[in-house]
Amino acid sequence: MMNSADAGRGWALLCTAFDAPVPDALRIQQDVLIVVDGGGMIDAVLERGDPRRAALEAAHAAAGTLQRLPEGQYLLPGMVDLHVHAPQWPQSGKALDVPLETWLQEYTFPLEARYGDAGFAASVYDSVVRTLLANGTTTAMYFGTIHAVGNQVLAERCLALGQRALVGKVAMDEPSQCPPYYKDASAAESIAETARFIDWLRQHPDNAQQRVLPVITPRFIPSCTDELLHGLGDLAGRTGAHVQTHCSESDWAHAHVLERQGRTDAHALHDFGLLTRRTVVAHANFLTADDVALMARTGASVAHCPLSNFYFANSVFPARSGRSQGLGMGLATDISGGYSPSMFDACRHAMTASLALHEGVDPALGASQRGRAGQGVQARIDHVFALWLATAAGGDALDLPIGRIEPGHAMDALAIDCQGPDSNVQIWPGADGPADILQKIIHHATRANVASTWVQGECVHRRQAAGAVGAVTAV
Ligand SMILES: O=c1[nH]c(=O)c2nc[nH]c2[nH]1
Repeated sequence: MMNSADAGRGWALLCTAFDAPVPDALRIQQDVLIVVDGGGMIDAVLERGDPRRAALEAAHAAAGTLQRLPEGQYLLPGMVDLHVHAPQWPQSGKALDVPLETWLQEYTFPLEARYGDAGFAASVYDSVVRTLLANGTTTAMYFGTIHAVGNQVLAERCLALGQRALVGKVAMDEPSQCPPYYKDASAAESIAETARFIDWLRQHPDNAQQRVLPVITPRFIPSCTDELLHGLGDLAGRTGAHVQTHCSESDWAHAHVLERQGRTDAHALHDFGLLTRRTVVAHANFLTADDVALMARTGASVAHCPLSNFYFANSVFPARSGRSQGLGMGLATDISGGYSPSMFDACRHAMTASLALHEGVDPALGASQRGRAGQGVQARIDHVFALWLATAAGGDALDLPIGRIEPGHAMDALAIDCQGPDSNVQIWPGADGPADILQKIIHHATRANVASTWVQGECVHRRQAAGAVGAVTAV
């Protein structure tokens, strides 16, 4: 329990904090003192009238460990990106004009095949981790590639740069779906390499805090043999490691699994032992009601990828109805099926997608046929639901104490500066109250607004001062 003697360790922050501990409920903690212990956990959030506050504030001030967010800056929980393909970062923003199966074979597999080269891996992974931190992503769940060396580089970049991460060695061995140049040699070899990677990362000398966790990562059922899926399910049972994969993403992928397995993705994953409390399946647009009930029972969660769903998933993930049926979920950029590294963009895409699902999109249809609203079903989500999805929900999906500004949670947070020179967020004194400010942040914030990013109480990113780079000069 905290007392003023703790001021010698840890630090404290004076600020106004926003979070959404549950969907549809914005919490505004105005002018609070956040006390962070020496292990980077939030020990207390003290309001002005709290009798413990004055002594702690004074003790931290005396120790030089008291910080205050400047005027115009607000604290948010760090963003939790539940689905990122780190090796696809070089193709982010291109090659999005073909369907999933063509995109995989023609663009993505040739790119991912290059990560046996440690130098190439280091250049890409350094860039993607720095970019996500600069955008306020404190936790990322990464797909790597099939290569031991590349996956080690990715995990070590996360450790060195301080990002909380989950990193998976991609497993894929099905000869009819994987090109010969990018495929595990065999199911046995893929399982053994996954096990080696789990041990290596858990025992890494720089990973005593377990800030970077290993993830069992069958790419998706079409690219894996049953032998591989069985073996990885056994490994999940033995190690308790997280699991990630793609599930019922597109018409093609969903139908392919139904035909090959005679059951849906979710049921097949469950039968292979791959649907656990620590499983995150990406997309999941085509879950049946029975799949949703199964996932809710197992505690597995969905990584909602609203932007890439527009390109590859032929539909919108129904987040609100999933939530009302007890389905765990969080939010994701899905780089590079989604082109933006910003979880603020992902929030906006999630809201827009939900509007499309709610209202429908085809004006040739009558209002009652156009969308879910016509059937009396609520599909719309707002900025508070989106903030919950991007933070607390992601923490719950990963079974980690992150995503909320409250005692017992890690101090994974970001400071949003609404007054920066390049800010699209405009606050009008007298017109915008705290709830308006949060709404404007979710609708407008970009990387330019992310002033500081902390993971486990440690500052891992500070925005560079805007300089005169690129100024036009006379010739
Ligand atoms: O959006 C996606 N990105 C991928 O890399 C992938 N692999 C299988 N299915 C996939 N879907």
